[in-house]
Formats: sequence, structure tokens, C-alpha cells
Amino acid sequence: MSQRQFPHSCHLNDQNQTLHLEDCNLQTVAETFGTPAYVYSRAALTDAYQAFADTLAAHPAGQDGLVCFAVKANSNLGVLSLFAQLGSGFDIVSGGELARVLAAGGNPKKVVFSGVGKTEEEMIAALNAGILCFNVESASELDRLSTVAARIGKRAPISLRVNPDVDAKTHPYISTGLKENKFGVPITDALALYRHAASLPAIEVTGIDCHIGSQLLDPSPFVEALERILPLVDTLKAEGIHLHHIDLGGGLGIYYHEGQTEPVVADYLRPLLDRLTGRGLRVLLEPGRRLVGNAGVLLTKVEYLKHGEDKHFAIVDAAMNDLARPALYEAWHDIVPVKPHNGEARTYDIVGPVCETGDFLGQARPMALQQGDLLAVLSAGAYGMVMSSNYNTRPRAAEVLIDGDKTHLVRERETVASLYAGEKTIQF
Ligand SMILES: Cc1ncc(COP(=O)(O)O)c(C=O)c1O
Ligand SMILES: N[C@@H](CCCC[NH3+])C(=O)O
Repeated sequence: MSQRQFPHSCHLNDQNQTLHLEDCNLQTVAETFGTPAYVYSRAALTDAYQAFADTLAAHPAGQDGLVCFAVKANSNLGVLSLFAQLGSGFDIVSGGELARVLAAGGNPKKVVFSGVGKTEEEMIAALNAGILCFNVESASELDRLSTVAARIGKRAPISLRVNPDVDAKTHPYISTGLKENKFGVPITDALALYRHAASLPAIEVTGIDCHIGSQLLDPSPFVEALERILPLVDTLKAEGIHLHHIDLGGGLGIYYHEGQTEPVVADYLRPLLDRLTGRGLRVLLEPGRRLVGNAGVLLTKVEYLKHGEDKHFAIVDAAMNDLARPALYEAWHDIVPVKPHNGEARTYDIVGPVCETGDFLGQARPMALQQGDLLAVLSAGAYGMVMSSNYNTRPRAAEVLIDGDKTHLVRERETVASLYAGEKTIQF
């Protein structure tokens, strides 16, 4: 057990053989804040951000580059404020995310707005905030944005999100850059749409954008996508449409399995930056998962052990409503005891209390367990809390940010009463 590799900042403490995140004993964290609880490491978040920022800064094509953290991966205010303090920008996909970024002290001039379904209200909020760029995903969105901006006396900075029709070789639900996906405008339509955009007085064409998918462990599709886009940039230039920036999206994968290797940030970025050298384009990136995924764990307590004829179940107090990824994508998360002990090891399905057979966090996991044990679901910092729900009227988990030996409660656990605040009964 002590030989195993843990995600960044997570380790078994030598003295008491208890899982720690930075210098905090996760057993104590669970006792203090209760379970289920998401726990994030400031050091791991910072290191992950710096890997991108430092690689950009070290390359001639990346000097004025900007990392725009994809807020959809983790929108906790404590996490967002840390990234804002590190100098990060933000990639948002809703008015709600914009509000969170602003509440966390994010700079609107470093915000890009992605998403296929921007409403008028969201456009107005973003225009009034003065964001860096709208990543426009369709002709009808462009026309709506132009109308809305003109109506309120603003000019909307835009890039078109082009869909380069590249296979990201990832889970089909999180692949976005194929022509059958709903995202972006087909690269073959982009030139005509850019011409149209350039003719609209309330629109300022500033960039080009693409995002081909998520959890890419092989970075070669990123290069393929860029190589499909650069000829379009050249054609636009020849027509007098000069772009200021290129947004390469997010999508770099992380390891979820012990022993799995993940691409090194610099190895992913350098071939892209090399191809952009001398073009005078500012580079924007939208990493989500890679900045937060392995900076967080989900702590959960074993409520019951249930030994069936064919299977052993560990029924824990976290469920698919807290972490949807296993139920939704059959995604794998390593799950480890916070304080391993030497009881009889059995092969457990780690399941939650929700009334669905798909409510599992992990299946067929060998470990020695007792009722009351604490488990840590690893690599849970991305698409964890943000995808949680109140299904089965379960209050959502607390979120805690670790900084060395200090803990900060960055989101309180919901209460049962808060779950129906704002609702009314009615007498017929
Ligand atoms: C437009 C856009 N940008 C950035 C991201 C972040 O992706 P990831 O978390 O894989 O880095 C996504 C999600 O896939 C996205 O749709
Ligand atoms: N929710 C997905 C990632 C979605 C990426 C968003 N474009 C996951 O948990 O892996």
C-alpha cells in the first residue's frame, strides 16, 4: 500500500499510515467537516496552473498567452479565487459561471464565453462585464449577438469556434470536434461566416477558437486540429481579416488509474506553440480537468458492508448524485481507504444509497474494510461537485480547500431545509 502512487499532494503519512492531502490528515478533515466532502489541495491546483503558465511564458509564441480555466470543471469560489490570484483567465459557458467568476475576483477582460446556447440575458451580462471574447458557435448566435450588442450600444469581440472534424479518440460523450457533434461551425463554413461577421458593425472579429474534446491522453489530435485551422487563418489574413488570438481550447487528460501515464503539459503545448511562432497570434488555452482533476478527492464513509451470494457491497455515504462520472460514463476513479488496515480483503462494489442500480462509485475493488471506514475517491476535483445534484433529495457535499496544514471550508454542506427553500405547498 505504501508503495502506491497517489495524485499530486496526496500521500500516506509515514508516522500514522493515514492518507494526507498536503499536511492535512484526511481522517481529521472528515471528522471536522463530515462526509461526503470534496477536498482540494491549493498546492496541486497551483502546480497544475503553473505548468501551463510557465510553458507559455517560456516559449516565444506563448509570451502574452493566457490560460482561461474552464469553469465548468470546478466552479467553487475558493478554487476560482485562487486561479484569479494566480493570474488565470476563465472560460465560461453560462451567466451563472460569469457571476461566479466575478464574485471570485476574476478579471472580466480575461474571460471567454463558450457554449452553443447563449441566451440574450447572458449576452447582455457578458457585454456589460466587458469580457475578452465570445466564442461564437453558429450563424444564428452571431446574428443574435450582433443585434443584442447594437441594441445596448456595445461592440462584441468574437472568435468563431470552428469544428475541425478531428477525432479526439476519447469517450464519445466528451468528444466535441467531429462534424456530427453539435459544437462550433464546420470549418468549411467558417470563411463565409467570418466575412459576414466582419461586415457587422456591432461585431469585432478578434480571434479563432476550437475545442475538440476532453480527457485526451494522446495529444496528437490537438496538432491535427491546429494544422487544419492555420490555412483558414492565412486565408482570412489575405482577405484583410486579421485575427489577434487563437484559442486552442482545453481537453488535456489526466490519469485516473494508478500506473496510467498522463501527457506532460510542455510536451502537449510545445508542438502547438512551435507551429504558431512568428504569426503574431496571442495564444489562449481553456484547460479544465487538467487544472483541478487530480487536485481533489471525495471523502466518503462506509455506512454498511453487505455480503451477498455473488458480491460484496460497501455502501458508502456518497452516491451518484455526488459524483456522477462512474454512473454516467462508466468512468474509473481509484478508491482507497484513508487509514488502510490489515483485515480480510474482499472484492467490493462501492455503492451509494441512491435507488438506482447504476449508483456505484467503483466496482470490483479489492480491499479490507470495516463499517465506519473512510474512503477517498481520487481524481475527483474535475466534473465532480459541479455535476452533483439533489437526486433522492440528498443535500450536496461540503467543499474544503487545503493549504499546507490549514483547512478552509469553501462551501458548506447543504441542509435538508435548504433543499426546498423557495418552494410552496398548495391547497386545492
Ligand atoms: C469549449 C470548452 N472548453 C474547454 C473545456 C474544458 O475541457 P477539459 O476539462 O477537458 O480541459 C470544455 C469541455 O470539454 C469545452 O467544452
Ligand atoms: N463531464 C465530463 C467532461 C465534459 C467536458 C465538457 N465539455 C467528464 O466528467 O469527464
